[in-house]
Amino acid sequence: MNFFDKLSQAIAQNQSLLFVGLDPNPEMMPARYTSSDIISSLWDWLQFIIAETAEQVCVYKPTLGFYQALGIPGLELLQKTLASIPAHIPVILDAKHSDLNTSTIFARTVFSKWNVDAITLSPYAGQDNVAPFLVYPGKAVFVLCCTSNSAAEPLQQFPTTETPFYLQVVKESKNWGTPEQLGLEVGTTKPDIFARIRADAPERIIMARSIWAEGGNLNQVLAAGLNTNGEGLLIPVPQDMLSSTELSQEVQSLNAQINQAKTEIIQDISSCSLWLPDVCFLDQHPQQDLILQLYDIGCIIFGNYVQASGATFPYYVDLRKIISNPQVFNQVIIAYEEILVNLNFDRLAGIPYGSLPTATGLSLRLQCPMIFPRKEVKAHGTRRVIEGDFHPGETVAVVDDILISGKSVMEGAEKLKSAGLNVNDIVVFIDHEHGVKDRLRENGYQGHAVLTISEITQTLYQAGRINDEQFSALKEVQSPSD
Ligand SMILES: O=c1ccn([C@@H]2O[C@H](COP(=O)(O)O)[C@@H](O)[C@H]2O)c(=O)[nH]1
Repeated sequence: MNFFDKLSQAIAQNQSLLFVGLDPNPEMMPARYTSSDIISSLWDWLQFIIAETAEQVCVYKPTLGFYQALGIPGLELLQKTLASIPAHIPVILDAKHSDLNTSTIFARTVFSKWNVDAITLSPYAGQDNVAPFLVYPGKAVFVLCCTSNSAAEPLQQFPTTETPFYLQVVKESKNWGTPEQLGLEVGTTKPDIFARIRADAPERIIMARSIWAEGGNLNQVLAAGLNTNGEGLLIPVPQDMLSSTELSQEVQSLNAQINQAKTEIIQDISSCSLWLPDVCFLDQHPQQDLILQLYDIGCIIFGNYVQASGATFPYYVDLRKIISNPQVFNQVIIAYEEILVNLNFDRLAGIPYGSLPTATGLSLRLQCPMIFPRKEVKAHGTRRVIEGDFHPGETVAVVDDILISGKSVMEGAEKLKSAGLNVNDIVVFIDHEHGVKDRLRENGYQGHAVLTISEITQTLYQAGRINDEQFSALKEVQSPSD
């Protein structure tokens, strides 16, 4: 189960937005656990915290630094701690990882070996540091946007309080992963900071930190940080509470307080404006994450775009952008692969230029040789029509990005056939529908598509990414009234 679903289920099951830090910090350990063996004392304390809160919280958040500080026994303690967390509660490893050189190997360790559900990352190295973590399906990252540390203000509030850097982090990081993959870590006591981040990122999960300093102002933080569904905000159990012998009762009463405030906030919201939900799908598309991410990185754009045929559509799909987003690119390749593994072919062919990177990725993934028909034949050099090696009589599966009229892909296929190759199957990412697959069939090709434009439209609308006007414009293209 992916992080987002696991989190939603834990929130629903325990009726809680609370998360608890599992930090073996000897300085915070209650005196009653003191013994000659610090590791076993810390372990007893952590066990107590888990046992007392397993039915009261929706996330456990071990902080890697505290375990590392204890050396090898500390890392062993982390393993034991992770193993003792109930399976239905997601784990966010608080690592604030920021080193580009180690991100790939570290992502493998935390997600494949330690099997945590999510990790906190520092944004300073940009998307390159985040992408290696997002190639793990179902895992998530939380990007640190803001800390409550006053010494960070000259950076976080730079250049002005109107356009602070922390909001730039929010804006930028939204392009790095879907709302289901990428949340925001926000440490502050100031409700207005939550309000500004929530306004810029209505769809993201915010993990609140440091809200209890200066006495805390729970109701204001909830009002500013919850989304319009009264969700999307994770609240920390205060550190002091973790020393209490009455931990379970205290967390329970805090939880009741949050749920009460949440109910009142939802009532207030619903009496004001209506905001369409983006997560509560009754009929969730299996490629929902990918559709939203493609939209978020600008592969699906709205406006009036003239097509090669001369027709104007209210949208344009620019799949070429995926090459700059390795994690999206990887998901796209996997989606094509699911279709291609059921087909018979000797070689893959991409149609220049849009689908060449995809065909290359698939060739490497499927270990299948690739060729491509040139768009234009050069008047010098080899003057080849088809690049790459092949033998006449072989069968080629053709890969393209989107089918509108089918003209581009069929022209490419015809060039391959002129060289003695067989082309039966054409696999694209998006089918614009309007009978284009029938047109392929009439010309002797079997068309396959990962997604149809109707599925994309429906998912974007349900997620609140497109408004009524855009939805109607897309619907109009799918079934014109005249
Ligand atoms: O939204 C769009 C529309 C078209 N393309 C490019 O055009 C061809 C498909 O058009 P046909 O009419 O089927 O030839 C496709 O190869 C794309 O490169 C696009 O990218 N986005």
